[in-house]
Amino acid sequence: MQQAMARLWRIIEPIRPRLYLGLVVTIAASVVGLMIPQVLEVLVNNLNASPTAATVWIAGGVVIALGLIEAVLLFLRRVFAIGPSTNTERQMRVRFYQRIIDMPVAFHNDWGSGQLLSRAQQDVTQIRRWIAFGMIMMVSSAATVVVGIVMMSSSSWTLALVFMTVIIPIVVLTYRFQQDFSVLTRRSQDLNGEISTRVEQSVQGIRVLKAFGRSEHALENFELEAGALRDNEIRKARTTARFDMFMFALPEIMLGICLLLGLFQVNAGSMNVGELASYFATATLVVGPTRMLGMLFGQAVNTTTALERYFEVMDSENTIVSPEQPVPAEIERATGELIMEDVRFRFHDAPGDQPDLFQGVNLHIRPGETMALVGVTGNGKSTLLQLIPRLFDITGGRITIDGVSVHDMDLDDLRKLTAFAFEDTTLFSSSVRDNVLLGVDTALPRSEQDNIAWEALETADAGFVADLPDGINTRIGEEGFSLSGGQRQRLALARAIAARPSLLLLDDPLSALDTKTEERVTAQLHEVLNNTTTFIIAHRSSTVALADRVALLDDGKITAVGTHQELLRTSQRYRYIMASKPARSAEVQA
Ligand SMILES: Nc1ncnc2c1ncn2[C@@H]1O[C@H](COP(=O)(O)OP(=O)(O)OP(=O)(O)O)[C@@H](O)[C@H]1O
Repeated sequence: MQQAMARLWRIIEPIRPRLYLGLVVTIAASVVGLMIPQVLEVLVNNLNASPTAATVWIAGGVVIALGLIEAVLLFLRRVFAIGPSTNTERQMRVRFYQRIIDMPVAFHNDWGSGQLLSRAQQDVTQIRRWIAFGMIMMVSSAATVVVGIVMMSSSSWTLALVFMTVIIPIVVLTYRFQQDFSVLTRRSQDLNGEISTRVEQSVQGIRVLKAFGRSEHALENFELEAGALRDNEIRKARTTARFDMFMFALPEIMLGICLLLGLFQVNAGSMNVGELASYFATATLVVGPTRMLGMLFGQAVNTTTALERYFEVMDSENTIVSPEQPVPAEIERATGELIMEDVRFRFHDAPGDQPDLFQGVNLHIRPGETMALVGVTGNGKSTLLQLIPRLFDITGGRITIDGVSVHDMDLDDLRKLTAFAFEDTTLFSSSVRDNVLLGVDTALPRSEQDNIAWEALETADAGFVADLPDGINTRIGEEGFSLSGGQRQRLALARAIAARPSLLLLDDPLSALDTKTEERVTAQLHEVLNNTTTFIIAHRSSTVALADRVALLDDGKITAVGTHQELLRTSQRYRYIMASKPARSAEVQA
């Protein structure tokens, strides 16, 4: 708990002066509030001695003035605390977002999106509430209790001492409460994350759920998780209720005991009525902050859990970063020549007894050449392509583009040199234009950007864009659901082409196209591929036809490289793999 709070303390260093001001005005408001009973004491004693209307008017006026000052001071507390705390909230959220988009793909494979969502939203909001309210109120409540007890002791130190004894059971209870509540809070926050993940996955996969009639099943699973959260929330509420009960009862019981003792003291003449009235008015004011301290302790526990969850993500190690002194890239003159030397790779979560996915891949793609990659399903073709822009890092060997190791390049440069069209197309809920121009320099004049977009769309045979309601500016639905699979794939292909990379990486880019469309795209692509070094995963011989040479990936190695004809002639394995691919009308002739 201390460590997380200490880190928060360092984060809020720039806004501390404003928070101190907030604290000062809050304590001032409490002190002003505590002065009201003192006025009451003077009033009661004066009325007892010589009752006059003037005394009543003056005392009433002073109480109203003190009340107004207290209200203004509380208003100022918000003014001082809200601005800086919301700034910190924004800053923490932005850093969190930056962190998760910087983290490698492997990190996102390990973390459920709902866990990240709930940390970016609920946890950061909880932290802001603590900075703006909890932290200040905790210090000011403690100060009010201390000042109140000092004031009570001026009326009767014995009664003040009796009242103080209530603090001992409160400290013990608070400690035990914190132990139980922190476990329950962590569970609730984690369950919230799991529920967010489930909602997100169900919305994304809604068509699959419906098509397979699994909505009921999904609902049952969701009910289980929602039920677990509910049970945990009830346990939390019960723990809080027990704690609150004692926090309310203990001070009240103590006040009752003090009242009896006070009356005895007045009766014995060791205390006057004014002092007793002032003591009780102060004690009543102190009871509120005493209870508040208990509630704030609960908030402190929630905040610590939120901070731990936040830092868990922020502290995750990012292994895929730019080198400290990158080799300057000549992006304009790059040819995209790719060399893989003895490349080895295994996923970090692969079982220990499983061999490496790549056990020494060697491959040379010449400048301007189009190389197809062929292999049986699931043998690592997509992964091999993803090693080039360092979406995953190789565990051995070397990959170079134009003679420079991808590990020696700045990541931004590396990703400008390459462009990727993934097998499962992801489109953002934004305009077609924005989606296609994702890899294009935003500093270019708009007309030039438009030309690039239209050219790429034409190459990818995505002329359908012109017929959309707003043409290229049509906003596509979330994840591009309103487009067909083939249309989405063509937009993703256009996006890779528009980036005009030196090395184009295409993961089976024509798989969702019908035969006629595929023929048209293939014809157009030939032009682009003639001038760009391209590495293309091919599941069908129509895609292989685009390539100058073909590489065969088998058992973690490239076992054969040659033209389609050569491999058909020389490799039995290649003949077997090509024979098992689905036949299409655009097949190349053997
Ligand atoms: N993030 C991951 N963690 C662990 N294993 C993974 C991960 N991603 C993929 N794999 C495994 O690595 C192997 C290669 O996957 P990959 O997607 O590269 O194959 P592929 O040849 O492209 O498949 P396909 O031909 O079906 O598209 C598969 O066995 C897959 O289960």
